[in-house]
Amino acid sequence: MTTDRIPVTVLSGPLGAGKTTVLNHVLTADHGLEVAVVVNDMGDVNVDAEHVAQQTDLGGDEEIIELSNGCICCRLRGDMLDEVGRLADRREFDYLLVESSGISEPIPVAQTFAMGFEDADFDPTDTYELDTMVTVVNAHSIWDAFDSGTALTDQQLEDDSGRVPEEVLLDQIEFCDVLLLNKCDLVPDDALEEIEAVLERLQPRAKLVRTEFGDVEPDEILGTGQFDFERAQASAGWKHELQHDHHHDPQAEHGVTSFVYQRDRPFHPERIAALLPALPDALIRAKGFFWSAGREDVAMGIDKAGTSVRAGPSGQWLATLPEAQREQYFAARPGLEDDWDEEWGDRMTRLVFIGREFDHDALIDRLDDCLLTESEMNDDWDSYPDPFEPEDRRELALADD
Ligand SMILES: Nc1nc2c(ncn2[C@@H]2O[C@H](COP(=O)(O)OP(=O)(O)OP(=O)(O)O)[C@@H](O)[C@H]2O)c(=O)[nH]1
Repeated sequence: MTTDRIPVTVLSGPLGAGKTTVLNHVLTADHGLEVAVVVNDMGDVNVDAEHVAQQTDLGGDEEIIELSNGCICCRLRGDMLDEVGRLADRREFDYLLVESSGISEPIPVAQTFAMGFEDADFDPTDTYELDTMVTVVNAHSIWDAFDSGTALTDQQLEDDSGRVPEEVLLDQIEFCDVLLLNKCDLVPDDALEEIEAVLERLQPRAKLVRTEFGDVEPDEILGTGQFDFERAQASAGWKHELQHDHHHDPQAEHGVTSFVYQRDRPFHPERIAALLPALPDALIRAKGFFWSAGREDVAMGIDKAGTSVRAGPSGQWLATLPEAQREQYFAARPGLEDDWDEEWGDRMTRLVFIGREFDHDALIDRLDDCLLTESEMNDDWDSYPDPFEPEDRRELALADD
């Protein structure tokens, strides 16, 4: 270790993916480190801590602190810091492993370690250094989902912010340094290759490791030095696609493909709202923003994660800003002005689609059918029924690129 801060590895992943199994494997492996463990559980029963306690010899080298009131990222952010602060006072260990609940959003957990937490007495950045974010995914349930067109995770719980498990799973995949593809024993090799191709597309930066019963080499997840907040945040495959303008992608591996759909004419709100829930099952991810006629004030965002799809107001067009403020953005971001339309400014649609063997041209046709026709361009758009929620979150649409 290059600093005297204690390195931290965070294990995330959906319920039942195998986080505890990985943890047990690492705790019993021969790595010469004294590891402290923070296990965060959902609900009343502390299954994890019981499990770990039963399966490992807690001969004094490992300590389990369980947090039982909810998930790390929200209610327990404060508590977790108290616990890791208390542990830090003792400093009798040289590595901290955090198992985060299946419904924890990874970004707030990482933020807590990487940047501390307002209002907390203890500043974790003095003592700890976030080393590796690991996401454990369940190869078997993904295979199942591919086969049947069902959700990528069978878990039912929503997290505190009301996000569905598939959205959280996609966040966990898109924000990590190492992806452990666990339960590989339950999936045939050709299916594993396809799952890997999908994961690589969703998260090109992470190291992908196949495991069976969590049998990962400890040095794949301990002391990798891979974590970097900015890089992790920029590493989602869809951001990559949007930035690099992969409008078409001929190099499909195992049928996994993606493309960017860009148009400067608005969608008819009812037509696009009807299409979104009817997108092909083979589409695993869709992100980006679109222009819905009649909502010239706000950019609509799309977030499709597996079978779940959400669309609603998510950003502000630069065109709605006062001139002086807009100029500041132009100055800060060269190239921004290039796509500026005389009449409509930056209002446009830019969506990225990632999926398995889906027909790009058919999807493009269906999207194009949602665009306003030549004659609809002359309609009074405000007279269209608007199926999207009225709430207007004022972030800039640009935040996505
Ligand atoms: N067949 C198979 N089963 C596994 C594998 N890894 C874990 N399991 C089993 O899957 C179940 C869930 O594993 P856990 O390690 O408890 O999963 P978890 O992610 O910690 O689950 P939560 O704590 O509920 O979020 C257990 O019964 C494990 O024995 C694997 O690679 N193959």
